[in-house]
Amino acid sequence: MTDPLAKPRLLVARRLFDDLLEPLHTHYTLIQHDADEALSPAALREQLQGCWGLLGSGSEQVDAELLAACPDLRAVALITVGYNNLALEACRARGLRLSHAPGVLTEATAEFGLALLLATARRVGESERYLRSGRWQGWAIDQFAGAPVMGRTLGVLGLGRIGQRIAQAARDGLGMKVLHHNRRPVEGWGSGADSGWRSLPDLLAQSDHLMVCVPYGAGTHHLIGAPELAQMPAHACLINLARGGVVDDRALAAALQRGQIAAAGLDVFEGEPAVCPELLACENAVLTPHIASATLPTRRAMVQLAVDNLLAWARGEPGPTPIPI
Ligand SMILES: NC(=O)C1=CN([C@@H]2O[C@H](COP(=O)(O)OP(=O)(O)OC[C@H]3O[C@@H](n4cnc5c(N)ncnc54)[C@H](OP(=O)(O)O)[C@@H]3O)[C@@H](O)[C@H]2O)C=CC1
Ligand SMILES: O=C(O)C(=O)[C@@H](O)[C@H](O)[C@H](O)CO
Repeated sequence: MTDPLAKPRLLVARRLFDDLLEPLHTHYTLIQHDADEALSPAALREQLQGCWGLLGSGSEQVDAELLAACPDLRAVALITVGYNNLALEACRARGLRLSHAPGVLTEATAEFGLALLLATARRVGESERYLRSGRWQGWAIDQFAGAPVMGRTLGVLGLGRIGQRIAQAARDGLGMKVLHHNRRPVEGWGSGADSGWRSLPDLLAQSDHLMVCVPYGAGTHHLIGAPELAQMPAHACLINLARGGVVDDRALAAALQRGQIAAAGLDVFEGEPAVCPELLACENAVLTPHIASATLPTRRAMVQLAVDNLLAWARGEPGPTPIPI
């Protein structure tokens, strides 16, 4: 028999910040996977037995199979804004409470997108590797000549919270013209009567640099593949800070190798933490390990928001940031 007074069990899927988790102990019995490695699907299934809730880091796949194996699961609070790891239909059918972490990581992620753009266009990684390897024998007129950024046109694919923050900083700080493509145009990002919205082919053709900020899902899988890369100018840089799978990494590596576009800056990869070997071989790619939101204040705010949702649920309230399903 289950004890009606027992606190609901909550699986914390990663090492997070213990001080921020402290208030949860009042309402939940915490099962902590206190490690930096993601739980394997089998381990997740096992650890979730008897659990009412999951405090997830974004790496845990919550799909119909997992839900069938974990009949007690009723709630998932994510520390991430992206929730492509959740099978929403199956979650809806189970009536799960779901939350994510929009907004608190917008600035950190946006500034990292700009850092990647500048580092990629101005060949920071490649030239630093050159210097550190002892190959620098002296200055040359066209040595590591990069692509200009200031005053050029930035195409934002996915002008949402993060895309808009990038667009604002690119426009006001770097003097860039900003174009965008969303399924629905966002007003106010162009000049005069021009809203700045472009069809995807026009965005690709008219942007000096492209910033990919769309969520991953069936509608955005390989949104940027070989045909799209072929429509970009040869001097363009492509930045993907959204999710692996939005860009076809193999097609991108091929485009980089034959100079079809100038360079790419990637924070996210298909099948990460594995990275397509062809991309690793591209000198003209700046590759970072999914760190766009990684400032300590931001990571703490992400965890705090997940905790706030869990505390609200314990009080029978809806919580500040439900996933809109
Ligand atoms: N690298 C990292 O560490 C991080 C990555 N991310 C990623 O960034 C993503 C965006 O976050 P955020 O800006 O907060 O999300 P938002 O929901 O605010 O923005 C997403 C935008 O994408 C647009 N969009 C969605 N589908 C399509 C489509 N098929 N074609 C064109 N545009 C589309 C939406 O507009 P509309 O619906 O009108 O089309 C919306 O404007 C997250 O989902 C996450 O995957 C976030 C944080 C950190
Ligand atoms: O919020 C998101 O969607 C993110 O991608 C990042 O902030 C996380 O750092 C990452 O998902 C950790 O797994």
